[in-house]
Amino acid sequence: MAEKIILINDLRSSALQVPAVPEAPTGLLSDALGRPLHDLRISVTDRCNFRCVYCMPKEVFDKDYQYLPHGDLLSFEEITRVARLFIAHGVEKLRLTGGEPLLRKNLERLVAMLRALPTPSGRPLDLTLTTNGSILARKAQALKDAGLDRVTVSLDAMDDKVFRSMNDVDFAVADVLHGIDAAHAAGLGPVKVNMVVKGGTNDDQLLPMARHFKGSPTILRFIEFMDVGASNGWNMREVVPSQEVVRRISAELPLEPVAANYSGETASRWRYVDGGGEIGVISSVTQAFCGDCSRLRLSTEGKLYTCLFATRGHDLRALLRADRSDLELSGAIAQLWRGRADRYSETRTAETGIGQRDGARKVEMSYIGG
Ligand SMILES: Nc1nc2c(ncn2[C@@H]2O[C@H](COP(=O)(O)OP(=O)(O)OP(=O)(O)O)[C@@H](O)[C@H]2O)c(=O)[nH]1
Ligand SMILES: C[S@@+](CC[C@H](N)C(=O)[O-])C[C@H]1O[C@@H](n2cnc3c(N)ncnc32)[C@H](O)[C@@H]1O
Ligand code: SF4
Ligand code: SF4
Repeated sequence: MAEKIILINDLRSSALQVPAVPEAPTGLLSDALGRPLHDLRISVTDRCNFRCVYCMPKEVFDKDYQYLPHGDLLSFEEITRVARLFIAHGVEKLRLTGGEPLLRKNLERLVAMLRALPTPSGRPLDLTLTTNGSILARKAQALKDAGLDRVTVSLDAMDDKVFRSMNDVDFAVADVLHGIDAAHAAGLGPVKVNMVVKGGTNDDQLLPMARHFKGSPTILRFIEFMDVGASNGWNMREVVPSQEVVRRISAELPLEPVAANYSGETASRWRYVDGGGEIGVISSVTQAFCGDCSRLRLSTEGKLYTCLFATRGHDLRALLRADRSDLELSGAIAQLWRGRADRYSETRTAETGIGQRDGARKVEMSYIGG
């Protein structure tokens, strides 16, 4: 048991260094590969009420699994302070994630605090959230009222039996669909739906999912099963390449490519030739998109991760709780981003994809935030 906790929790974080000369943010930061910082993904909890087989398999995340104690979590005030600094550094998109973010009590209070932040660039802040949809129907209106712009909902099948076996807690498709409808009704649309495609498990659901959402305001996106973390038993044989996904859907519902909405978008866009709307494919395994990656992740306990496949975080909470000034924190963030050279998906091989990287365990997605 002790070994399990040590393996899963990230014990290899480094202190975030404060530069000797503090510097004010200019809104223009580039990493070592020339990529700007645009998108901060904030994990608000490492807990989840699902046990998706590709993310939190039951055998690992069982009743003995120890989640972070409450005092380790960043408070809403701490998250808001950090978000303000990131916005000053040029971040224009905040995504709340987890674990299941809607399990964090009073999340709408955090949404309202983030919404109230000033945006020195004058450009509006895109404030969004990724959820499994299980309690979205109850929360959608309060989230909208607090200032959330939109939501992304995960759903892996239309067939109830397949979906229940993928979330592994017997949760029904109809309840997620109800959450999606509630989000649209509250004005949190257009909702995006994420489907992780696992070959041999739910790839028979590609067309049922496409047929269901075609012609609706919902944008369906197919994600290649990724080797994130070290507990989901990933192997290349279960990855269905996006090209194959597009081929299978297009054979019945013809598709054509569409230009990206913005540089660094994770999804490649396709639209139905007959005007039935669009879909997206997220091809982290077969067509890596590190070249434009402008995403930084803040874990539930306040560590910064420069890549989804990182093995080590950088401890920002220690600085927050040591009463460092905003200028000092800003300098530390700038220094971290400038030194960033991550491009894991571009360098992945079938071997590096399994569990470890450079001899260390990759951090779990439920902990770092998806
Ligand atoms: N490899 C890799 N995968 C990512 C990265 N960011 C997101 N993903 C994957 O893409 C999925 C979709 O991410 P979302 O947060 O829904 O998408 P997004 O592209 O930020 O969404 P929009 O803002 O709506 O365009 C995630 O759940 C991950 O599986 C990344 O930086 N690297
Ligand atoms: C980690 S979850 C967190 C938010 C929320 N619990 C949810 O499921 O939407 C974020 C996203 O990561 C995706 N994800 C998790 N594990 C994955 C994997 N191994 N490969 C690809 N996507 C994955 C999920 O499908 C989900 O869309
Ligand atoms: S993908 Fe989301 S819903 Fe599924 S186990 Fe991971 S955190 Fe929970
Ligand atoms: S693998 Fe790392 S660097 Fe590449 S897109 Fe994903 S998070 Fe960005």
